[in-house]
Amino acid sequence: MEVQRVQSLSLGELKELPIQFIRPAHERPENSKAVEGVTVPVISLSQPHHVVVDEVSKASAEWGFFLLTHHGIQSSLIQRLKEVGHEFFALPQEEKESYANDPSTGKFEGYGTKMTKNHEEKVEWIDYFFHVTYPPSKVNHHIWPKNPQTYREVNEEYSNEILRVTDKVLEMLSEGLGLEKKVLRSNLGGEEIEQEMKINMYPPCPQPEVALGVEPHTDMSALTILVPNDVPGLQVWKDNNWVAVDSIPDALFVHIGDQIEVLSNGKYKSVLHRSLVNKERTRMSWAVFIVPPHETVIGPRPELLDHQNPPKYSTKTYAEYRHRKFNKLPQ
Ligand SMILES: O=C(O)CCC(=O)C(=O)O
Ligand SMILES: [Fe+2]
Repeated sequence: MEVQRVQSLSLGELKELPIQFIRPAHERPENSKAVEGVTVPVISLSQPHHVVVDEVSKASAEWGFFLLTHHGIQSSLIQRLKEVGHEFFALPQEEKESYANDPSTGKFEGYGTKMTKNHEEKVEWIDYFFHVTYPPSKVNHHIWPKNPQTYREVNEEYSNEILRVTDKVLEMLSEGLGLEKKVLRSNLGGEEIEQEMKINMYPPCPQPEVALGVEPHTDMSALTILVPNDVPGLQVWKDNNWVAVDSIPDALFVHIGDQIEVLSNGKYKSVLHRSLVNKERTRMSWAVFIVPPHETVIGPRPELLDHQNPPKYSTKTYAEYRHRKFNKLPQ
């Protein structure tokens, strides 16, 4: 099926935005500006352990979001990750199309662009590339970009580093709940915990003030760990305001996702977020979704429940959660 890519639309030097990208008035960035003078938490992993545990659990409870620095991932690796992503999106359109996905038939991995199902539905100003990167038994290397040739080795190296950081963050989050440090990781599948890479590509948009790159949502993952290029655009929802996230070089953007909110029985918040687009420049971001295997049963941890603290969420498999989220059904 022929898909109109946002990147191709953008290259066509549009003067006006096609109707399906124009958001209703209340959703437009021009009518819902970010609050001034508020900044997101920044947490350095180089601090003493108990300080990091306190800061991570406070930020996760109050914001569901923080920037992580001194995480040990080499700057040069983050740079290479971005380069191979840029190089893929700079390939000829025909070559990119050979990786086209088709979510309508369950083929989620590959090169994608969201499409409208009807005239009222709005779409986001974004193309993306999506694939599973971990564990090795779930990886389909034939879907990964073959060009540039270093794509695979760079992404495998990055995935190993993300696994290490994930482990640390999950330990801090477990301790912040008063649980043994391995509890959250083992609830999320232990050795079988999964990673999905989504490269988000937001081309220049002729009317960024009325469009969105990604509409407001919470991630259904346990955690999302993201690095952006140098074009700002991510905003997180806090105390009834949008807060713009200013990047710090090589900091990891850590989002608490729905599965951690459920496991923590609501102590940690899955952050509502959106991303804006830019008139002149292409924004890109590399989001790694940390998710449990589909058959994993997720519900509030029993240690956190008693008479005063009844479960706030139902218990179900991640597959069921995903199905309901995709189809906008109540959880
Ligand atoms: O590009 C961003 O900063 C946000 C992307 C995002 O929210 C997502 O991929 O789930
Ligand atoms: Fe997201």
